[in-house]
Amino acid sequence: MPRENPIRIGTRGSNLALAQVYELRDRLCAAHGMTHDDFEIVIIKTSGDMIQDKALREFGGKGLFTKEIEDALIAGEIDMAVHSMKDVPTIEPDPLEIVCMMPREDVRDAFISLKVEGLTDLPEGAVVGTSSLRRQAQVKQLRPDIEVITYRGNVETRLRKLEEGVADATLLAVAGLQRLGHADKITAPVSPDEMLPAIAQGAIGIQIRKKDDERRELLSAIHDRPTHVRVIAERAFLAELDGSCRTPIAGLADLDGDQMRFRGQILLPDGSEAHATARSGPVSDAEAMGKDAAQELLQRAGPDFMAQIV
Ligand SMILES: NCc1[nH]cc(CCC(=O)O)c1CC(=O)O
Repeated sequence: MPRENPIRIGTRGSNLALAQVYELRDRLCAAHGMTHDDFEIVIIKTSGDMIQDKALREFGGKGLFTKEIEDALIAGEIDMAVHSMKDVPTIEPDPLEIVCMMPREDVRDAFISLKVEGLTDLPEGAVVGTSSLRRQAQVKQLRPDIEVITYRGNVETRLRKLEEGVADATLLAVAGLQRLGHADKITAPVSPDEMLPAIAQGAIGIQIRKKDDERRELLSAIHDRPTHVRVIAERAFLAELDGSCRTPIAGLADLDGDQMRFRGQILLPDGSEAHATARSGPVSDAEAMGKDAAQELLQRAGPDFMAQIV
């Protein structure tokens, strides 16, 4: 029997966003014996869905993919918001809280090409398409001879552009491709040793109104703590850099029992300069490790580096 008051889940309308919502719904159904009738999916268009290429970069980091959804949550038009944690700014609106993370998917970037097996196999002067400043910088760092072009659109569009020869290769998150059922399109996953992923890549967070104890309780049953502590370290790194830095940023925390290893990197967009560091310690120090790593990189990069990116 349909519930009178279904849980309204707010989301972007992209296929990836919807796949993430279905995963949340399935997990809640399994944990609580609920059915699809207990949920209503509310699609919300965000500015990020409307803005074009260049502008998108300039507005980066300001919650372009989350703002309108958060507003709907604050206004009580929806009860839960599902976000790719990669797209969530480090400062959260006060009435809201991300109380749940689903188990993290593969954190790596995927190299996709119809011509070669990996980045290092690309011929001199090859063209790589990506809209991510981080990926652009990392590609240029590894292969200064490669030309990077702006490349947006959904997975199908990007693959078609490869077929049309617009670019020789592209990079996308393995997580997104897997959730979309496109894992077969991956030529090779890129090791984090070669290309450190974006902060929180592959992690999905569920946000509610802070005061909503009922939904908080429901979500606690499916919360994945290991994902959460990793994201805490990575986002602490990002938060510490954010105020002073508009540069490509990468970071990844891995767990080994109750020990964590955090790696962080900042780069100039053209890949001509990069700084990386690592921390190891108990999981209880997750936040401090991320912060401390950021402080070290800010020190090491120095004012000249920072001046080049503002
Ligand atoms: N910024 C877009 C975005 N946000 C989350 C993902 C992929 C899935 C994830 O990292 O969780 C993507 C696309 C991509 O980078 O390929």
